[in-house]
Amino acid sequence: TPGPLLARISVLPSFYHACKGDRHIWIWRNFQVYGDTFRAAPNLVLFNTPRAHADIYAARANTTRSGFYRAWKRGKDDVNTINSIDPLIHARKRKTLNLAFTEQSLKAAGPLMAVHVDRWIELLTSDANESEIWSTPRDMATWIDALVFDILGDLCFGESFDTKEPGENKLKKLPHLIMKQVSIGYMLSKSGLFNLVLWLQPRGLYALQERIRHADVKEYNAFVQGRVHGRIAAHKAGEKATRHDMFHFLLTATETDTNLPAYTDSNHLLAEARLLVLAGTDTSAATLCGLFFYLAHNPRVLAKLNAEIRSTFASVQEIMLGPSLSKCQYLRACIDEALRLAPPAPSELPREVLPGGAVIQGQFYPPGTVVGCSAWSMGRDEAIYGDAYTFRPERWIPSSHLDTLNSEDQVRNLKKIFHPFSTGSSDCAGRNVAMLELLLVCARTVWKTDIRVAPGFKDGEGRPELGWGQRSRDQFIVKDAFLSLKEGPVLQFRQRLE
Ligand code: HEM
Repeated sequence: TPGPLLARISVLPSFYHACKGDRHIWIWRNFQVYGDTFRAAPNLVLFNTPRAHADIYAARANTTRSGFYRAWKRGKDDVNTINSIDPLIHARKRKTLNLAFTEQSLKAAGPLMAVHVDRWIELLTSDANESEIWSTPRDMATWIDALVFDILGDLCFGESFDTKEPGENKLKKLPHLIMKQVSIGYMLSKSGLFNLVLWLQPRGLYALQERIRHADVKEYNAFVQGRVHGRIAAHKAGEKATRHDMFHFLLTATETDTNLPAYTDSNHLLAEARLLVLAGTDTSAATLCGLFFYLAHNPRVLAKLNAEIRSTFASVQEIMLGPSLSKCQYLRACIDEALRLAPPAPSELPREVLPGGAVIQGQFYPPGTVVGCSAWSMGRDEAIYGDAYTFRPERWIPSSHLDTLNSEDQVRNLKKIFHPFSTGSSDCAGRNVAMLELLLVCARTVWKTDIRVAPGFKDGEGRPELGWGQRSRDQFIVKDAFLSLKEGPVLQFRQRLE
């Protein structure tokens, strides 16, 4: 397999770019140079085609999550769905976790999210009470982190973290601290020392990690632990649940074959709850930052979205899960376009080939080989998208209008190969909740406010000096820490004249 010479014989280039935060761009550049397959490290081959994506991630693929997913394990009891890399154990855990993501829980989630979104919009425009006045510049990276973190806290534990509220709150630092941990795990996993780290973890390293953990993270852990144990105790005492949040569904989950409680070890319940916060916050937050960046930078798109939302709903309260929201196809297309250009996990989701080997894009790979596709590069494939670097939601909507001509077939084919939530047995468990959140946050904000880039603020934009792949000011540039580290956009909001 071709690739940069140093990368073929050493992990150093991959590690270097993981440390620098531009590993996704490095991968993209290599696809430009070497074509649709390259060796990114001695035991890592990356691909950039829909066919390879299916061969690696589809349910039938003979692959499983690589050891990388143990990078954030914090102790031997910290066993959850995403770090269970044995396919059978994963399947069992996933089946139980799915009980937290039913139609019923989705329905319960909507009104709960809406309260947070409305309060958030009120805060966003709190210093722009008169209709003609723009708010002070708002850094969306922090504002959205707070909104999404509060929503998840509420969905998971039945209690808002209240980080979006003004004033002191130790939990405010948490989204930032969690991402710091994610990026350290990412760098470690790409270093040549990762196997040693995995070996050392149960041999004293876990204990050391706990000792050097940031005091605020310890406080967050204690907070989550307190909530989880409190809920378990109330459940055991026979208290009736007042709210059907995700934790309620996990707590009452039973194994389908035996009808016995699914989580008998409270540590496992805690580990799963932590996974939900991790998987459900930075992903949605990064996507929303990308979405607001592209909307604010493309007034044509924003105006068209405004028209759709404001003509579909007579009041903001009407914006809720249901047929009217599903009918807003331009809204949905804007979200897909943001997921394409600003995927929250921009580099590969690493998969290891299982015994027996796997044929990927017509080529045999032996067991143990780590393989993957990068969402950042896949979404920018000019052979598939044509004007791949343009934020053009119209590409997701069939149209016979001459300006936006797009056949049903073209759209169907694009959607078939677009997997922002991954695919197969280890795809996103929370995709319906995530989509509902993106729809509600975007539609309600657009209904209630006018939005613009704060004059003079360029946060998040590409810059010529960043070099190949990051030069364009139209692109939302993030750092790659496995999940995206975002900066900006900095926007202003104005209460809409109703
Ligand atoms: C825009 C938002 C989101 C996107 C794009 C997204 C995408 C993904 C992707 C690509 C994966 C596979 C990761 C991998 O294999 O490395 C994943 C896994 C997962 N996601 Fe999401 N996600 C989002 C939001 C959420 C939310 C809101 C929740 C929960 C409330 C959630 C829960 C999960 C869980 C539990 C997994 C692990 C599933 C498993 O191991 O089987 N996600 N997500």
